[in-house]
Amino acid sequence: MSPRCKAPSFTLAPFLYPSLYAPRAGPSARVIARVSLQKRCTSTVNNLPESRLNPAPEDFSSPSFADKTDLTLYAGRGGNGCVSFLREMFLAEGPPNGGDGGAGGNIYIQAAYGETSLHKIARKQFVRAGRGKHGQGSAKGGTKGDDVVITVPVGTIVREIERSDPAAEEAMNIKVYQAIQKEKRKEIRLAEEERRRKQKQKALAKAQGEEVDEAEEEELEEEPLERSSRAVEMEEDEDPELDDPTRHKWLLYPGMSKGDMKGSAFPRLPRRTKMYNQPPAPVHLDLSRPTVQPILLATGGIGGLGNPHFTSKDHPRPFFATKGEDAVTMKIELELKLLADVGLVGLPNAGKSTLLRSLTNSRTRVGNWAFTTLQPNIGTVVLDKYSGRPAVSASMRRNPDGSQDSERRTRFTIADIPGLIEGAHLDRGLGIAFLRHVERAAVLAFVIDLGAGNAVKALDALWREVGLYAQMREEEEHDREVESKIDWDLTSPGTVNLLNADFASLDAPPAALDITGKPWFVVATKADLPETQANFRELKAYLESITQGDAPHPSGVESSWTKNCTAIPVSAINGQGVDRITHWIVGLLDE
Ligand SMILES: Nc1nc2c(ncn2[C@@H]2O[C@H](COP(=O)(O)OP(=O)(O)OP(=O)(O)O)[C@@H](O)[C@H]2O)c(=O)[nH]1
Ligand SMILES: [Mg+2]
Repeated sequence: MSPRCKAPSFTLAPFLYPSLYAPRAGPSARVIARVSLQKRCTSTVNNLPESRLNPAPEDFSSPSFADKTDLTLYAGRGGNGCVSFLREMFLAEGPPNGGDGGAGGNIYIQAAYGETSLHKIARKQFVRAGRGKHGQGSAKGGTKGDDVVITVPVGTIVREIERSDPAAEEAMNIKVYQAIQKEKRKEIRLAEEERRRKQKQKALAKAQGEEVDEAEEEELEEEPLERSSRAVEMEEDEDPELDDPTRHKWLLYPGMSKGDMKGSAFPRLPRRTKMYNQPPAPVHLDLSRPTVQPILLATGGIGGLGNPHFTSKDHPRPFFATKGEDAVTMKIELELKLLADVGLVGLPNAGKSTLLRSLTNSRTRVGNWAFTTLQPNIGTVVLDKYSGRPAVSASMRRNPDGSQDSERRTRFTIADIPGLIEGAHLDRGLGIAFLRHVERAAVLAFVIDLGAGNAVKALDALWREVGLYAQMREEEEHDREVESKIDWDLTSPGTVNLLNADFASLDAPPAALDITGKPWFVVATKADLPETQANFRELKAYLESITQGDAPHPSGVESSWTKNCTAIPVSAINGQGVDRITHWIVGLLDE
């Protein structure tokens, strides 16, 4: 043990460890440096005493966050069927007993409360379901591949970008091959009919005593069947691509060669139906509520059949089984639109994060500079802690889609996003990328710094950006809808079907994007700063005139929400006036 860890208790110690007991003039330079660094780190940027609402810039918790990611899904391949025969003493040639292959695993998605970010999924990049195990001898079936459930936060939108479905492609190839074969058979039949007709004509001519060309007659008398099979063979040799695609589905007894494969005759492939149908492309899910059951995205391949399935009079001991099906590969895009009840919108450094801290237990970062907040933060306001009377008596909980839950509202959530700057809708600053998080909030709270110039101008600037953003999003969504309605299925007869697309239903903008129709109010913060009363009075008068209809809605959009526009003065840093905000929000949410 080092002497520094435990000072010796006897009196000789100072003599034995002089350096430890030497009198010190003051703290060493290193200690001073550390103390001063600590002091610098923990001090707040203003000279008010440090508190939970006036924290040092370093005093925050930063959860990992991702709100957009691409993900590739690989559903499980089906296991192969098995070719096996019973082997027993005195039984030279036992019956077939190969087991079936197991089906591949499916991939599902579910939305659940508790998840708040896509960062875990973003790290993964791909998700792979388990493959079905192969069948085995003694009629042992392969086990099913493991399913995978992707859990995402409520408010996630799932869009399919790309899909490859080998089973569907194979089915298509088989169909094409069969159609070609049918066409060939038809040609041969027609040629045969033509030959018979000519033969008849010749016979008639002969009977009437006319002269007939002998070479032509021989040709006509050639064996028709022989000729047709030769024609098919020749064509197959010419074009190996046209080889029967169903042949690739068969699996031969171990040890048999490709030549055996060519030479053997297989029965018709049995028709198989999947237990789970692959959802039609393109998948588009809006998981704005928790899913009751996981939703299927990609189905695993069907397992192959063991050789007992093919026992027949022609094949008493079949030496073949079928392979498992390849499964779907799908690329999806996940986009998280946090579903908070209230969205805080404000210019940078307005005091949004401080307000969130004062209303909730959030520990988001606060600093006296623009763009302290770089990612959205969500805080929960607890109304009823079940410890006596609720803080606010609220009516039934209303969901963002307008439906009402039967449970009482006990909490609501607030989203704090990075500040908006002028031109944000043109992707200036940070806010635009995050406005989508408040786009679906039921109530918008505009946070305006009373100490930073004219509050009315600030409110107008904010609304202008929000209005322009809403317009841009509507156009984007409209274009997307139009694209999704076009029938891109090139396999169906005819060209791309633009005419049948249902564009009539697209004229009305989607309700969720109608930002200007949402209830809103203003939080006039930093009211503790000197000489802010006049600014507040002007703001209040402006809002009153909007409510009375004397002034237009700041976004300039007609039929916007102007029912009861109000401004609540608060000093978030001191926690003063914030209770009123809670009451006001609950009133608007229950409207
Ligand atoms: N005097 C006073 N200062 C406040 C008040 N609220 C916030 N501040 C200060 O204003 C500065 C900015 O606060 P933030 O909460 O980080 O502002 P923000 O809007 O989140 O800023 P960004 O995240 O950059 O957009 C900090 O120094 C706060 O201490 C208040 O009510 N009164
Ligand atoms: Mg902030």
